[in-house]
Amino acid sequence: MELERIPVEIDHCSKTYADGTRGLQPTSLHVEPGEVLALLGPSGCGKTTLLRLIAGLETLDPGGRILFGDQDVTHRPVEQRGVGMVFQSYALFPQMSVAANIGYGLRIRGVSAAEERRAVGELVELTRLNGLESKRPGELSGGQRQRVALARAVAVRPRVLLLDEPLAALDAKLKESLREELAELLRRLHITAIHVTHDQQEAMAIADRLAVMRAGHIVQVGRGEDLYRAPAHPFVAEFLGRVNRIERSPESLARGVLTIGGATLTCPPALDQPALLVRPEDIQVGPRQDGWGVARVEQRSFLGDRVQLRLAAAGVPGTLLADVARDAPYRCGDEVGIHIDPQHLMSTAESKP
Ligand SMILES: Nc1ncnc2c1ncn2[C@@H]1O[C@H](COP(=O)(O)OP(=O)(O)OP(=O)(O)O)[C@@H](O)[C@H]1O
Repeated sequence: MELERIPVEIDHCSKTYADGTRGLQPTSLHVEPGEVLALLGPSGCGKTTLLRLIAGLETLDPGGRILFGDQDVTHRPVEQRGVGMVFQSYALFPQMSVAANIGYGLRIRGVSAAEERRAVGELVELTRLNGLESKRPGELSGGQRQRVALARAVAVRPRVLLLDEPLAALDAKLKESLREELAELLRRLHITAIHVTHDQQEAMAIADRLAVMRAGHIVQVGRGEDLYRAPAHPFVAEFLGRVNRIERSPESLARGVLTIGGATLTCPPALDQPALLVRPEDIQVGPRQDGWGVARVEQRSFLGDRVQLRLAAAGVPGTLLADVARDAPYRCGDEVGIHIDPQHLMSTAESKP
């Protein structure tokens, strides 16, 4: 199925609700043609508000603009924007068959029965729903229902696909398999898509780029891997995974080092803040050895695919979390060697874009 691929430009868009709540602070964002972009952030950060502004379900404050390609859609109602939408509940018509659900948008647009049959056949093929055409949504699995919702949303050849927490209602296991399926389907459709979620793993699995939001603002936009490895803001570091925050003494700060368990690490010059961040998987744990610090295992938690150690190390207030392989031999009370490659240390400063 040939879909139009257009860029989406959000230009200084903000939203103030009738009761005065600022749902979205002035925000600008560019989405590439054919790109899948995730709006990611905690509850209440403005993801849904931004998605609804793009859809045309809310009006924006004066001064902002939304462009689909080179067309200004700011004042167009939802039905004239050419958007396809997939919601958390899928919102399928329970009394209609799979084929009738997929063809619904075409029928209400007055497309001929022959053309509807042809388009539905193509979408059934594309979303691998063959053989299920005459079933009702209640007779389908969660994944199949999701595919019907997606097929129905793209049947009308939208220019932009909007997905609002499409996996939120599912249990963790189903979610994991469906997010891979959804990622694969979106790649195959290669349509410009904006996907709202508060689940960072879902965002990383599905989207080409992530826009991390907090309190009505976009804090950082980028590829999941870059945001995870080089967050421009401590909120991004903490939201995208677990981190240890290590406070440095004034002496260590003045010398540009970090002392951890008796070992001294030279920090990259850009890390000139009193506190630094490091991810649990970036703390190396091994036998005591020269050049490494010493830590005591305070707690050991077996997590199936790995073991999480809580470590106490001289010079580090509180404890550190470190992830080690699941067959690592360390027990509570053991003294172990620890090391952090300074390039894995992250800043607690906000870098300006
Ligand atoms: N219709 C409304 N009237 C007033 N305030 C609203 C309205 N809709 C949303 N808000 C407020 O705007 C802010 C952003 O809400 P929004 O629904 O966009 O957040 P969200 O990031 O999508 O959250 P969630 O993940 O919980 O859905 C919140 O403070 C919310 O309470």
